[in-house]
Amino acid sequence: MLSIKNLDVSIEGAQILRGVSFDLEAGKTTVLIGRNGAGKTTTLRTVMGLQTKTGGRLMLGKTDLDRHPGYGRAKLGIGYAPEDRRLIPAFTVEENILLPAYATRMQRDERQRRLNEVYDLLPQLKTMGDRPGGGVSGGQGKMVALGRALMVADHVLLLDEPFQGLAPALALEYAQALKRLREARPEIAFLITESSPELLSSIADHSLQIERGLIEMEHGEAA
Ligand SMILES: Nc1ncnc2c1ncn2[C@@H]1O[C@H](COP(=O)(O)OP(=O)(O)OP(=O)(O)O)[C@@H](O)[C@H]1O
Repeated sequence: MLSIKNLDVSIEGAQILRGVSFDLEAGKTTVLIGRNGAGKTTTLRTVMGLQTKTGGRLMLGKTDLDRHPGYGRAKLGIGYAPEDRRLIPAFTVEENILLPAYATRMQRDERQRRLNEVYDLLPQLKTMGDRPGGGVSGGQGKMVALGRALMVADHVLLLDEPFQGLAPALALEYAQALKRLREARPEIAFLITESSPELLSSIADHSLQIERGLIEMEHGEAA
């Protein structure tokens, strides 16, 4: 599905990613574990084309992502929920969820169909749809960012530290939402980053460890 091959990234002369390689498969959840600064966010941002790579190859099936900069990648069916959520405070929650649909110039019917699907899978979003993006808690914002990513995630869903800073009740809600999502959308390949392996051990099909920009360990099928 998504193949990351020998990915190198340098930022301001410092090498941040060193030959990162792994594949994501449809219906599987890959967890990328690493401490702060290990390179998790940089990996996801590079897949989305928000960070320039200095080497390596990114393929979605037979499509070379180099030919699809910026929002072209969302249009190819890659959804991304950044760690810091990045909601637009003055837009409503629903408008925030719809942003990638507007950015990719999705047809109105399709936009509505997908929004309904997001609300079916994440019903808590429907109840806050009219609230301003700036008026939801950090944890609720993570759920909004998940819904927004889901609007375009036909093939791949990238979630950057979704459990970071979530209160226990919201973390449970988020984990249940992920479970529903994985069941309802078996065609999606999931990549979730975390700093602590325990949080995601029960949902990981594969786990990878990243340390100073290098993939250190690779585990097969998790128990
Ligand atoms: N725009 C930037 N300018 C300079 N250094 C950067 C930039 N973005 C990332 N880095 C550096 O790259 C390294 C990897 O950062 P990255 O955000 O990918 O780590 P991470 O594993 O996601 O950690 P975190 O949990 O802290 O987000 C860090 O040392 C960070 O300081």
